This record gives sequence, C-alpha cells and structure tokens, in this order.
Amino acid sequence: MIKAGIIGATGYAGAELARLLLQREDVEIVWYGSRSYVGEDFASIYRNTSHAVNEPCKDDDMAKLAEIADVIFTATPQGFCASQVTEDILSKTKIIDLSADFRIKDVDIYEKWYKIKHATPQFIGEAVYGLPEINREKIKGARLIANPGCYPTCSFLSTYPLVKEGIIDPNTIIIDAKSGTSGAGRSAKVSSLFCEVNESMKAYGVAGHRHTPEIEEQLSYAAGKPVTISFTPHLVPMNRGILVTAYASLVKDVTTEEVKAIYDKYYQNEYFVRVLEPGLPPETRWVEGSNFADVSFKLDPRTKRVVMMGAIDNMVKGAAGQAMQNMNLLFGLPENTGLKQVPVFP
Ligand SMILES: NC(=O)C1=CN([C@@H]2O[C@H](COP(=O)(O)OP(=O)(O)OC[C@H]3O[C@@H](n4cnc5c(N)ncnc54)[C@H](OP(=O)(O)O)[C@@H]3O)[C@@H](O)[C@H]2O)C=CC1
Ligand SMILES: CC(=O)N[C@@H](CCC(=O)OP(=O)(O)O)C(=O)O
Repeated sequence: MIKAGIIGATGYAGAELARLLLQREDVEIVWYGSRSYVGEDFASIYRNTSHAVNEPCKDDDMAKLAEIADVIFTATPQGFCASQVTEDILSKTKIIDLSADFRIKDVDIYEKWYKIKHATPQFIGEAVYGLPEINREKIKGARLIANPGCYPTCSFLSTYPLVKEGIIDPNTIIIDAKSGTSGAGRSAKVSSLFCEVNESMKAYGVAGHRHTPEIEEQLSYAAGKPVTISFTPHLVPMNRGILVTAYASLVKDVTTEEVKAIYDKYYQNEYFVRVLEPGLPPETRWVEGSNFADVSFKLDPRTKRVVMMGAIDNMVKGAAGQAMQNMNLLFGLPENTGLKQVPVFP
C-alpha cells in the first residue's frame, strides 16, 4: 500500500488528485492538507467524496507528513514547496510538487518571472521535470519531481516532435493557448467571478506569462539550442480544458505523410498521447476528465508554416493525472495505473 499525503488537498488540483487516488486499491491517502479548513471534514468541502473520505483536513506540516507518507504531493501556491523541503524530508519520502518551484533550472529566471525568492535553490539541480513522455527514466529514480504546468504540458507535447526533428525553426513558434477557469484555482478573485468569465473571452499575461520560460526551457533541450517563443494564453468560459494552437515556419519541404510519421515516431507507444488524423483539430471535450493529450497538425503550404494543435484537461494531464502518472513511475507501477479513464462526454 502506498501512503500518499496531499498538501493543498482543498484546492482544485489537490482535490482532483484526491479523486483520482481514491479510485485506487493500492493507495491510501493519509493526509488531506489545508490552510483554511484544518479540522473540517474533507468530504464536507468536496461533497463528491462523501462516503469515500471520512477524514478531517490537516495542516500543511510537511516534516510531520514525511514521517508517515511514502509520497507527498504539494498542490500549493508557488513558493510553498521550496520553503518546506529539506534534506531530511527527502531522505524519508518522495515529493511531487505541482507548483512551479522546481521546474526551471535557472533560479534567476524563476525569481524574475515568479517575483519570489527561491528558498531552497540547492534542490533545483536534482529535481526532475515530470513529463513522463520525455523524462521517464529520470523520473523513476527521483526524490523530487517538478510536475509540469498545464500550458507547458499541452504546448510541449504539441510541438516537441517537430522541434526535435528539426522540421521547424523553433524560434518562429507562436503558441496561442486557451484554458478553462479551473486553471486559475479555487481562491476568490474578481477575474474568476461568473460574470467576469461567462460569455466572454480574453487574452491575459500577454508577452509576459510565467509559463513562457518553462516552455522555452523544455523546447531548448529538444532543439539543442536556445529557443525563444511567443506565448499568449486566453481565459475561456468553461470549467476544464486547455487548447493549444501553435504556428511555426517550416525549414524544409515536407509532406503530410512525413510529418505524421514524425508524430507517430515519438508517440505511437505513448498510452496518453493520441495522434489524430492530420488536419483533425483536437477538442477539449474529447479529453475531459482523462489523462489523454490529443495532438494533431496541418501543413499550410501557402505560408510555409505548420499549425500544431493539442488538447488536454488542465486538471488531469495538466496537473493531478500527470502527478499520479509520475507517482506510478516512482513506485515501479505501470504508468497508466488508475489513469485509464475514458473522457467524460457530454
Ligand atoms: N488548477 C490547475 O489547473 C493547475 C494548477 N497547478 C498548480 O497547482 C498548485 C495548486 O493550484 P490550484 O489547485 O489551482 O490552486 P487553489 O487556489 O485551488 O488551491 C491552493 C491550495 O493550496 C492551499 N494553500 C493556499 N495558500 C497556502 C499557503 N500559503 N501555504 C500552504 N497551502 C496553501 C489552499 O488551502 P486552503 O484553500 O485550504 O486554504 C489550497 O488547498 C499551484 O501551484 C498551481 O499553479 C498546476 C497545473 C494546473
Ligand atoms: C486559467 C489560469 O489562470 N491558468 C493559470 C495556470 C495555472 C497553472 O497550471 O500554472 P502553474 O502550475 O504553473 O501555476 C495561469 O495562467 O496562471
């Protein structure tokens, strides 16, 4: 039995993780961590877990949790995990951090984009970027996993094969992304209110969203050289889902069949990445509630560009599902254990 603790269980990502972990016979959730609801029944906050959970929320004491948990998930705001982790904790348990604290290798870049001082930069080097499709072997032996951001997961999976194969000029990549409102978390903010979001759409974080350096870093590894991209996220009036439409200039003449063969080369053995027929646009509704990432592309000979597209559920492949995929790897289990859900529709 894997004993798992969730700090930040009362947030959207943490509660989604609890929902996924509760379906498993081989995992026991030993800690539902919270800031605001300590002592209150978790199932009274997330009533979808009534009859499945009979536990009060606990605090966010990572050191205490490390004494009893085989794995700790931190689904907490930026800065929390970095402020808590110690060598002692890492010697007793494994940490999967859903925040951005350990995703970016250059601490100066992290501090510049997140506008907070990193409390434990000594652990950044050993943290493994938890995108299993790319870093599977490294993840298996890690103590500290940096679970990727939702936009970076979808952006990277959509563009990676063509960057890796040198088919496109990576410095011409423009990523247009849309997210459902759950991506903004559960805490009260004017920008997340019903009347602010419903029946409207807007770009935000234009030319400055903090996921930009995370996407650039991962694409730079794939390209083998520094990559600078344009990334514009949009907030759309739906609960879940991320849709990416990315554009880049082709550097050689390629056919649709050749590009499809490249996507298949990288993803045909990936359970969670579904390469659609060329030109068939991914839709968020076909991945909702699942850990799947649907990707596709269309060549545009007129502009000599390719349009790369992807869809994920921000709460699952973009957060909790990917975290559980990483946990499976850490514990030597088949990667899709507990994650074979067919997407919900309608
Ligand atoms: N939502 C999403 O789609 C995704 C989120 N993430 C990341 O996951 C993390 C959680 O996001 P999300 O669930 O959306 O956020 P929420 O705002 O919904 O939840 C935040 C959680 O952290 C707790 N918390 C708040 N402040 C503190 C603090 N100072 N110290 C400790 N715990 C605290 C909250 O406790 P309480 O409410 O009990 O006070 C709550 O459980 C973030 O780092 C986010 O960037 C990553 C990918 C996707
Ligand atoms: C719609 C919305 O607001 N989305 C969030 C992304 C949340 C997330 O996954 O980002 P991190 O894990 O990197 O914090 C945002 O743009 O900040």
